[in-house]
Amino acid sequence: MSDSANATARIPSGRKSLAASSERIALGPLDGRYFGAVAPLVDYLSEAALNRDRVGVEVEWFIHLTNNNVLPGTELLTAEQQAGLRGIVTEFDAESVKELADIEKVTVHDVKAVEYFIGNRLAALGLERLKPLVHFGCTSEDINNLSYAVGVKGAVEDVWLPAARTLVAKIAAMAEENRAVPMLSRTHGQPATPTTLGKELAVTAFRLTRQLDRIAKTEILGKINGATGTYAAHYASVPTADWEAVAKSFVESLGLTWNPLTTQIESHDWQAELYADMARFNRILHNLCTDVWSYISIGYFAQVPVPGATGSSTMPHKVNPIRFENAEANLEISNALLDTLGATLVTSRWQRDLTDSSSQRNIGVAFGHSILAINNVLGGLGRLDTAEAVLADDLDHNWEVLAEAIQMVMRAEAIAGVEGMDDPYERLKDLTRGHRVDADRMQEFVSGLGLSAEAQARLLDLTPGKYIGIAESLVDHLNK
Ligand SMILES: O=C(O)C[C@H](Nc1ncnc2c1ncn2[C@@H]1O[C@H](COP(=O)(O)O)[C@@H](O)[C@H]1O)C(=O)O
Repeated sequence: MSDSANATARIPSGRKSLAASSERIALGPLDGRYFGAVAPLVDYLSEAALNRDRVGVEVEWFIHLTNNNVLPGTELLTAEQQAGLRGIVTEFDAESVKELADIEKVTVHDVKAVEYFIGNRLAALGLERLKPLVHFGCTSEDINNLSYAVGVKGAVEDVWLPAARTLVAKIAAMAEENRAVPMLSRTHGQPATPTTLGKELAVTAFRLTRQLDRIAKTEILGKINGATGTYAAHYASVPTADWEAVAKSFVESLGLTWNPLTTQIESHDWQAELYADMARFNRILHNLCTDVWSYISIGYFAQVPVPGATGSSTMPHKVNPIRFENAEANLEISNALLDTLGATLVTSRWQRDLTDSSSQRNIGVAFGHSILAINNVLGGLGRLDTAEAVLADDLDHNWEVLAEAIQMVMRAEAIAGVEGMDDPYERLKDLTRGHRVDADRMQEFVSGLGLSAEAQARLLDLTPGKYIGIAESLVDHLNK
């Protein structure tokens, strides 16, 4: 071997810096390879959207104060002035993001930068005199909590919930299609009383729907009560106003529930509630992913290959369940963040610490990984075909699951007065435990029990595929 072949292989030093490239290269996958899937969240949960919402809250507060004549010396704004102020929000774009970032470089305070950004636009609207009204009585958290509330509300209602509901509708449709397809159960991983594939999918759809209904009802709170929640600056400057009423009507005008009692920060309990429910949804979905993955593995579902796509780079025969595996990973990452947010956001030292500011910057990431997973599960489910023959074959190899049915029939017969029905459980245990029993052996056993004619006929008609109780009609609970 030559010396060069012996040298340790490594990435060459002196390489170009990718961080210095003119096109910004994403560090994280949500802003890189997965951006397409999470792009709808950018208008709600990106830093730019947060800043736009901050501008929106400041502008609406300005209009609210003037509309309600809260301060002596203000005049009602004209329709043009109001439209002009709101235009600062609707016109907020990439250029505005840059301008705001430049102001923040000087202020080193993100919300103060928003105040200056708006202030710089008042002269053009003939409102220069009212510059002191921007951010009046506010601490930054007054603006931040309302902006996050508006952003998260929009992300849930416009993006996350519709995507999640589309997925649950798909699972429910699959439950309907497979409602009568018998399937061997596997409690503890062992053959157990059969069910139908549709009923098992219906259980998941039912569980997910409950979580979505909770999420849709989340109470989203907001506050605007000053530096320590006492309206001290408000009353010191304008003692004549009913500041609680002004604050309440403002918070409610944003579609939020007014929180009347806080420190400097809105207590964030509603966020913890929401993220716990979303994490529970994610966990139930994760359970579906691993179950479906396992069903694919044992051949219950066939995956329809994507034309032109590679399954395994080395094993040409394979179609890998990568959508479900990707979803599993992304649900775990989403939950790690949702759990952390829920835990950290409900604590703040004394009247405030700034940890919430830094952690809330990751809300979009938590949503993003969940949305990505939802998309992947939807795509994965769309490529599944139920292999009914494989399910039927499995049932036909597990006649011993009828042991439960036979012993229950014997118990009922004993109670009805039929002789010779002693020790049903033990007799079935002797017949079935630890060994396979085929159809002939099972039917021979049933015929030798001395059951009443009707019970014997009922049992002889039973097969593992028919031993499904009312599994099929249970699927109807999805529509109740
Ligand atoms: O209204 C106030 O500002 C009152 C002030 N409390 C603050 N409340 C809200 N934001 C504040 C506060 N303090 C700093 N900052 C600014 O928060 C930004 C934190 O940046 P990051 O850690 O990246 O989230 C970063 O831009 C910080 O400048 C207080 O003294 O109680």
